[in-house]
Amino acid sequence: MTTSQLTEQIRLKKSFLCVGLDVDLEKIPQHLLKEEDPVFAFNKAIIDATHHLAVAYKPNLAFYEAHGIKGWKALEKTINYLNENHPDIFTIADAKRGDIGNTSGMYAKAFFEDLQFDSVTVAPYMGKDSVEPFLAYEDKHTILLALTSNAGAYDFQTQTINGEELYKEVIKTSKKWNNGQNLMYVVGATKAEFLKDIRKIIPESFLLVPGVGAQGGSLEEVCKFGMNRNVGLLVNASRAIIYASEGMDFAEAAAAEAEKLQQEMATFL
Ligand SMILES: O=c1ccn([C@@H]2O[C@H](COP(=O)(O)O)[C@@H](O)[C@H]2O)c(=O)[nH]1
Repeated sequence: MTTSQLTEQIRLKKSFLCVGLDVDLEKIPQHLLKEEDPVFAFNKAIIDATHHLAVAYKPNLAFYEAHGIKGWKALEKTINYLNENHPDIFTIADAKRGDIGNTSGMYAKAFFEDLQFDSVTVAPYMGKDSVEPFLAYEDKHTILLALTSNAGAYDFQTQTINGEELYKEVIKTSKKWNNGQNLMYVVGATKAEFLKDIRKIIPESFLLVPGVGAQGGSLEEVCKFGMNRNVGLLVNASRAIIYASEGMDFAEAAAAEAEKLQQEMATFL
């Protein structure tokens, strides 16, 4: 999916909501545990209930890898279900990968060729040769961690080196890499005020913004400082949507929470 197609979907649905599929077996309704694949059963119900309100889904790999082969199977079924039934929806493998070049190449192959995700999150710490194997897939999207939503972001990312904060250096330098113009960036909703400066460096890039809902980020501030002429935002909420209810009505409750966010988003479009 191209970024223009993504913007088209955003305009059509009046939504730039990304639903995070961070499935924790201890938090899903207990009746689902009787299913052969409880994680996929949960995801399918959430997707069926929210697909008209969301333009993207983001499974976080940790929640699948934690269950070994069963987790990978649930992830594969989830991405196949999305690609077969909702090809207009943007998919993000939140894997935060990045390694020496040949290893990164294998990660890229796993997420882009085998699993057929539209995008994958990548950590910038190992530099150019660790990210370019992802960027080599020109019809896919590499989403680089820039300024994350957690408190630990202040440990390194905002530290100044050579007169510049590290996250700004990451963004500026990455733009010069092969196909760097195709990068998207992660910026936490809890750091919305930084978006003003970030937009001066990357006015056109799409940003994946996690941290509204459970982490308390403000959608209004994210829109105020981060929205560009093509919207340029995918705002993620995971727990606030998918765990809105622990009961039999979990999918309806998730849809209601997703709709609240979508309605608020519509006011900014
Ligand atoms: O800076 C970051 C980068 C990634 N995440 C991920 O997004 C979701 C947020 O989940 P919530 O339940 O909505 O808090 C989760 O998968 C994180 O690993 C992030 O939060 N911040």
